[in-house]
Amino acid sequence: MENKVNLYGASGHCKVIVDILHSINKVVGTILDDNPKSTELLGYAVQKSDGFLFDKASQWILSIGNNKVRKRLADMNLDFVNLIHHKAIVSPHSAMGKGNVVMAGAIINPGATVGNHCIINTGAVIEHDCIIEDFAHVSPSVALAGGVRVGEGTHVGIGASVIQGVQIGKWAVIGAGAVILKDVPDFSTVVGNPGRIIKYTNQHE
Ligand SMILES: CC(=O)SCCNC(=O)CCNC(=O)[C@H](O)C(C)(C)COP(=O)(O)OP(=O)(O)OC[C@H]1O[C@@H](n2cnc3c(N)ncnc32)[C@H](O)[C@@H]1OP(=O)(O)O
Repeated sequence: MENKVNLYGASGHCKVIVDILHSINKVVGTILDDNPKSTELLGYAVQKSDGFLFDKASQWILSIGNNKVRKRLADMNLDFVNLIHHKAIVSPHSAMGKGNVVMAGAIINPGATVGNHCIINTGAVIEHDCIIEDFAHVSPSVALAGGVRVGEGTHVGIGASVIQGVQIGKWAVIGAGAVILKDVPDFSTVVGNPGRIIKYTNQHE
């Protein structure tokens, strides 16, 4: 099996993914970026994506924190892989699509389903029977109780807690440290304890 993984996106998020690759004895392949801020990242060369010939036979991950950008690039039809840190715990009774990253200390419990191109960040807890839809980002130290749904493209902010069974819509934002006790509509931003809607984003942006 191919041991090298190429990374698209040379951000801080990419640095954490490089650490995942090291933890599972995989090789860091090409690191690409549309607008590189530096020619290197953690000692690896960064190349400009413009004019790059994509090798469809090799493995890729979208190492980009922005959920909308990952969605756009996912159409490239590359061989996207899941990367799970050696110190994450992923139940054998959970399911996962492709292109996901699971950072150190994250826990995904039985019956949970993670879609495609999601970020399960450092120390996040995805309890039993949760559903995380495509392009969602569950930030560090988030706690999702049993049976929570996180809709497509939604960002759950750092340290937020969500009680069991709550349904969070698509392309929503949950503020850092929020405590979510009831369902959250699509495209809304919710902050505080208890969580309250402060705005809606334009779904056509
Ligand atoms: C590894 C990593 O780094 S992963 C990335 C982790 N990052 C995060 O989790 C970031 C999460 N983002 C947030 O919490 C942001 O504050 C957001 C998205 C909720 C809101 O950001 P903005 O849309 O820029 O809103 P803005 O900063 O203008 O705040 C609007 C109001 O909400 C309040 N507010 C914003 N965020 C929060 C919050 N997390 N909790 C409570 N109140 C908040 C503000 O104080 C402000 O109140 P006011 O109108 O009374 O002054």
